[in-house]
Amino acid sequence: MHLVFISTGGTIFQKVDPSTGAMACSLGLFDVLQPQWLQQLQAQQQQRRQAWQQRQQQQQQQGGGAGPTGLPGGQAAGGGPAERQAWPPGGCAARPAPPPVALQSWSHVDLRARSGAELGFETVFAARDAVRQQLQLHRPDQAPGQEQGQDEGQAQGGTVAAGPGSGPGGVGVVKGRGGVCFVLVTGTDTLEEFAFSLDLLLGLELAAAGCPLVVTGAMKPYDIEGYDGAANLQQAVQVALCPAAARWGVLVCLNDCVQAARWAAKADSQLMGAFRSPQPGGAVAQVREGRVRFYCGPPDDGDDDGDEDDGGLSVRDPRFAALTAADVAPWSRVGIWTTGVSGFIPQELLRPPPPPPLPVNVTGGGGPEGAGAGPKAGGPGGAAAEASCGGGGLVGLVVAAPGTGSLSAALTEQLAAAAAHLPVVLVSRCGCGANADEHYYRGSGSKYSRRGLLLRGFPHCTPLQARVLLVLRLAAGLYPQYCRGAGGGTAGGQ
Ligand SMILES: NC(=O)C[C@H](N)C(=O)O
Repeated sequence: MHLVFISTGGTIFQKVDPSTGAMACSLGLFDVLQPQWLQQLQAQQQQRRQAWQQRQQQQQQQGGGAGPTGLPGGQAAGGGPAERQAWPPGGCAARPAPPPVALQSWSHVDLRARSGAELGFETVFAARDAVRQQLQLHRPDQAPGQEQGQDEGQAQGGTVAAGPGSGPGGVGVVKGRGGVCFVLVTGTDTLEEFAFSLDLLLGLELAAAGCPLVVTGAMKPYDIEGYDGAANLQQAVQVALCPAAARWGVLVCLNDCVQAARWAAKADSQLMGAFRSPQPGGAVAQVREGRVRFYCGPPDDGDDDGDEDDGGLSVRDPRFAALTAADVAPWSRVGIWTTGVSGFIPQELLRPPPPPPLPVNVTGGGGPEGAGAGPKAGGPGGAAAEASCGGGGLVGLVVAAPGTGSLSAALTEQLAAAAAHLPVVLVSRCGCGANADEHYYRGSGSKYSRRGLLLRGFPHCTPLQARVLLVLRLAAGLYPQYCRGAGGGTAGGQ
């Protein structure tokens, strides 16, 4: 297995600059993660693989070969606690442990980009492109853990700079027969959006290839007591190498906990346990006793939250695959507005924006969810398109409203009028839970969707997630009624 580190800035690389008293990025990846630690891990994984192989041989000798469970005579899996990934050990979900993944080599792509509050979609796409490039180079035709008998290669490392939008060829090529996995290091302030965006753009590809991407960072800077950067990075590596991580797509790992990128949110601005997943009720895995323990697998369809009221739209939409940073740039001016007691929205926010160019995939006409599957018609918008929106208003608005997304009558009228020219998504401001509930609060969704507000396709999205999703869907042409020359001017009915 080849491991690729991709990094931006962030607190994980910061300590105070004594000459200015300000925080500065003064550390590199391999200051935080000692190469010796990687070498030790490599040796440890090799030993584990050998122990696993010995156990297999013993079991075959004792029981005359593996049964359907992979254990002698088909007995229920209960042994091999040293390598077990499932939890609880010997429990109903227990299966024969797959062989530990051999870490053969590693490399580093420095995106040379700022993160946190400075993170932009161009950096998200630079990371996406770096991952794609490595997937091409390593083209895994075997899932992690299935590369028995492979040669144990020598460790190789190296850092290569790859600026946002950099083309192919920027990364040291290290052949790894067992495929490739990824650790992305970034600032935590926007980590959830970075991880979620990458899961939308790459999740299907990564899950199909069995190549996980684990996003991490640090809550405390290097020179503060209890610095968590090294531990988080080490654990992210362990997760990336864990066979059970293979089909998840993008994961987030900090503070001993592994969350699915689909659900992870920074819920505390300071403390170590900042990242949580309230929606599915917690982490999908933890790192305990130095081992990664997954408590569940990815959803069967690899996508979404199992809600049938998604309007036919997937969160991981295959049409996002063709997007570029230039396609997305003109559509990134989507705002988030939270309403509450005496809620209001300034009318100036809702004025019609100067029309951006046709997005990719727009074929014209059709319903909000029906079009967009055709060939690329508009081409990349580029900087000129972005400039045309530069002095203008919003190209979309996410409204975070109380409860299941409840609006006053006045706000409903105001937003219904705006929805004729502006995509308005309605979500809950609670941070967890759906934007409508036809079981408890009958009519709570339809009373807004029939006025043109977008609820379907965003049922369990936080406001931040809805914003990312709307930007990508607009750029991919999934709402042609909001694109110039593509049936524009009609309300966004669902
Ligand atoms: N802990 C952190 O990483 C916070 C920092 N401000 C950032 O996101 O870059």
